[in-house]
Amino acid sequence: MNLIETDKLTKRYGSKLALDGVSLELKPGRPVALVGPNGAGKTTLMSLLCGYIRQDSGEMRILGHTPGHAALLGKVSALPQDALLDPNFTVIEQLGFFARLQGFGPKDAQHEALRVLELVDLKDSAKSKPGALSHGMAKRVAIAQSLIGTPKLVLLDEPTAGLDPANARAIRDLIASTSGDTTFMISSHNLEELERLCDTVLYLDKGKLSQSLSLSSLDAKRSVAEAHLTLSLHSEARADLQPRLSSLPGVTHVKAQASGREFILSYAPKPTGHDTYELELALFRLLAQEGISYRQVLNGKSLEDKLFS
Ligand SMILES: Nc1ncnc2c1ncn2[C@@H]1O[C@H](COP(=O)(O)OP(=O)(O)OP(=O)(O)O)[C@@H](O)[C@H]1O
Repeated sequence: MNLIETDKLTKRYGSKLALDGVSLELKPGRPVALVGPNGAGKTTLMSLLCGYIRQDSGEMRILGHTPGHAALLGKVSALPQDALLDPNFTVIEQLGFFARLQGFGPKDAQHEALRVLELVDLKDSAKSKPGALSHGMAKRVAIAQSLIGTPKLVLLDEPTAGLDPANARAIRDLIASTSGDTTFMISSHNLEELERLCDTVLYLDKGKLSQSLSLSSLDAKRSVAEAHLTLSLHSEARADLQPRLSSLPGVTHVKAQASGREFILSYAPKPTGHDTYELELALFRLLAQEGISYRQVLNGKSLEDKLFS
């Protein structure tokens, strides 16, 4: 059964068309990325899926039910962009309360609250009030809340926005390890993060779903004819780097972008051309010889390039 199905989903706020005939079908599985510029309709789509607001026209189903239906109680949850904890109650009291709302008995609610706190590595903060938590810890508590009852679908709006790298990584690891029974839909402007977590990307622009692509199938299709390495540098490269990259074994084309801080190397993969290992070796040798410090070398193209090139 499809996890999510929408058909010509449309939502207006007054004269503003926020979602314009969005049709999609998603199976349960690996996390799904929801991307698009500011105002594209991402939050609106998530709010509709949660049943917080109603569409003006079109259809949608989650696990075969209309969002908000009693059968979905505990099966769908969300972390809104601006999720807030109540400053007057301890973390465990709040999570226990939400577990009770989902139908857990008093004792089981405590156990469930502790279970999800352990998932986000915050069991020691169970008795703290939100005022004693850092921004990153508060976000992790909010994510713990969204995991109460092991829902089938969790919608995360900007889960790592404003977090330091360690907290952002803890959240990414949590999403990766919890994926399976739970499918995450993640809205974020951090394409690098989405690239690491998600196979499927939904791209919204001006309320329209203009792309819905599976990164792995796209990569598989492209790799038959052409493969890519993406080199990201810490700072702008010298002018002679691009021609030197072009002369590496098997390279057919080099595109410079991000003001000379990123290069996409295209090459013909085996059996007709060279293998990645050979090219990577030559690339690392060149970088070492020239004393160039690099941020990362990515096998393939970045998500940003797949979406916008
Ligand atoms: N309650 C509202 N009343 C009026 N207009 C709204 C309301 N909520 C959203 N909009 C408008 O609908 C459009 C889609 O907004 P939405 O918040 O869904 O976009 P988004 O993709 O989540 O944006 P962002 O990346 O900035 O969070 C925008 O033009 C926004 O101004």
